[in-house]
Amino acid sequence: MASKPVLYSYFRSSASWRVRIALTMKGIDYDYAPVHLVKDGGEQNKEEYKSKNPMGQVPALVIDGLTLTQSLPIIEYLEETRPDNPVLPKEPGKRAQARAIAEVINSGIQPLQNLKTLQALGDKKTEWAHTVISNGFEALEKMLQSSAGKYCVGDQVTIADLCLIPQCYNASRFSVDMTKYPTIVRIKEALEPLPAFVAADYNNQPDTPKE
Ligand SMILES: O=C(O)/C=C\C(=O)CC(=O)CC(=O)O
Repeated sequence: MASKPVLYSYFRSSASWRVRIALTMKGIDYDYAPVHLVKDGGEQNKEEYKSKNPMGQVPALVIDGLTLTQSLPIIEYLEETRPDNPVLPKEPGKRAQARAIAEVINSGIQPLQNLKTLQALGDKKTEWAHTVISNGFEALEKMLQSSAGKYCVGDQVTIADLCLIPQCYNASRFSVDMTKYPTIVRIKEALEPLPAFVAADYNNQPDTPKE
């Protein structure tokens, strides 16, 4: 019997969160291996973890005898090997729209406000995070005018939605005024109650602090 997949994750890491949603959507049972990003200078920077992901970032997913890294390629792998409950639209134009929204978040917003970047910015960190998220959301709000239905791309939950929800959490963490982005807010509210999104939420993880 194939062994159970293991997800190396941190409760409020956006990239881990995206993969958690995909795993649950696709009905994949997995073990959760917490990697604390802050404690003792970060477990992700220790050699033991870097043997799984040389970039020292979460997530890493051990599945099918492979150790996979980078959230979007992981999600694409799950899509290709477990096509049920697809997270990419069939139609190529919509597929490109979903990937574009995911990529705006994955490379255009999130890395500019992740832990490593903010640690390097010192006093400027809150203002910088606020600016990059606001600029990115302004662009996304426009992109969504031509792609959205109930969710980011039509009425199907896609890879774009998997990226949007953790980014909205970061927006609230940095007090971004969401009233300027009514389409993003509407989509966020439609996604939040879906079971895979509840299961993946930062509040519901084994390593979520019990505050
Ligand atoms: O303050 C902490 O708890 C440390 C790390 C994070 O939240 C995760 C990030 O770096 C942001 C993100 O993944 O979007």
